[in-house]
Amino acid sequence: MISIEGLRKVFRLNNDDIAAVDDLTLTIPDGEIFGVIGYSGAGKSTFVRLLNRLEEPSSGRIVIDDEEITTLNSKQLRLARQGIGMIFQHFNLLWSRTVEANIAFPLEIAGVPKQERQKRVQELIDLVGLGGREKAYPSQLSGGQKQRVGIARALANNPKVLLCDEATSALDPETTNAILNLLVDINKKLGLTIILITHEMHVIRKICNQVAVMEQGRIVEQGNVLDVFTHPVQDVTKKFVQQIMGPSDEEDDITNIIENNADGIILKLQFLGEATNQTLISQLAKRFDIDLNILQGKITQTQAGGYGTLFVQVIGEQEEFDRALSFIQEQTSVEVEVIRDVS
Ligand SMILES: Nc1ncnc2c1ncn2[C@@H]1O[C@H](COP(=O)(O)OP(=O)(O)OP(=O)(O)O)[C@@H](O)[C@H]1O
Repeated sequence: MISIEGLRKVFRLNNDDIAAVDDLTLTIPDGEIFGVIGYSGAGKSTFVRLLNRLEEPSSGRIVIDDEEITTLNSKQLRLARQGIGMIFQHFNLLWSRTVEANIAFPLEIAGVPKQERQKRVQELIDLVGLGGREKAYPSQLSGGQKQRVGIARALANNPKVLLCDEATSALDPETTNAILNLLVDINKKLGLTIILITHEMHVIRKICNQVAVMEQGRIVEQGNVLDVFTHPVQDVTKKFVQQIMGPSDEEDDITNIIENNADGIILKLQFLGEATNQTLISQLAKRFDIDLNILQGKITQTQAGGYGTLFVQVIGEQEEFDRALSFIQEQTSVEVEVIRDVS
């Protein structure tokens, strides 16, 4: 649905050319929540601003829903922008207008008649959970409420795509979660494609299906979130994964676990993100005559399910253990390794 080919943006600064976005090629399917992650200066903001031509590309081609954005004249572009909503880190609200007047603003520009406008504003207020705050001014709202106004305003003209430029970076963790949940809700309800740029991996983990990692204006790694989590290739990607999973000092961990737990078999279970595996521990306890003791681990949740590693101690008869092991190997997609056998 969104196709980007050879996109490039060069800024000229003090006689130097800076390629903020450098030969970027990407396809984003319809209805996706697509994350772009990178450190400061990687070119994320420039990239997302090129998509609606808030920034003019130096070269390359952008096609959104069969419309070639890069060749539109200014009048055509104004119309096309109604189909591309955008929200910002610092909300960019009109401070002298109330909540409802902020949300009505893009409808006024699009020439929507007053009665229809009022109806649409109320729908949007309900959608983003701002009922009762219609007459408030932005200065009277919390950060999360301001972003809800930003989202409602961005959705006013029923866009097909929502661009989010660090939309939760100015919010505290709890409010961030609420806004991310709202974005997932909107994506499901409206089938909207969401492109979200961030420097925070937990934002990607929580709501994205696909992720692209940007460095120096280029996409250096891309794939579905779980693949990138489980097999990060580039150093920059490994650092982002560590933001969530912590540093991997697995060899030390295993030595410690074995030394500190004298009895039983020790298993390493690796969960690869399938929701169906999440009850594995209780299933093992119910189906087999074994006791399980969780020693150490870290599981994190992604859109596809839980991902991470658990070390468990198993106490019981060898025969029961063998049956439990076969069950894990044959009936689940959890990867299992016996790191200490009883002998
Ligand atoms: N208007 C501009 N003029 C000159 N250089 C610019 C301009 N906008 C961005 N740049 C440069 O382009 C590069 C990419 O900047 P961009 O803001 O897109 O990165 P970013 O990944 O969004 O980082 P941040 O999260 O810090 O905004 C940087 O080196 C920046 O200095």
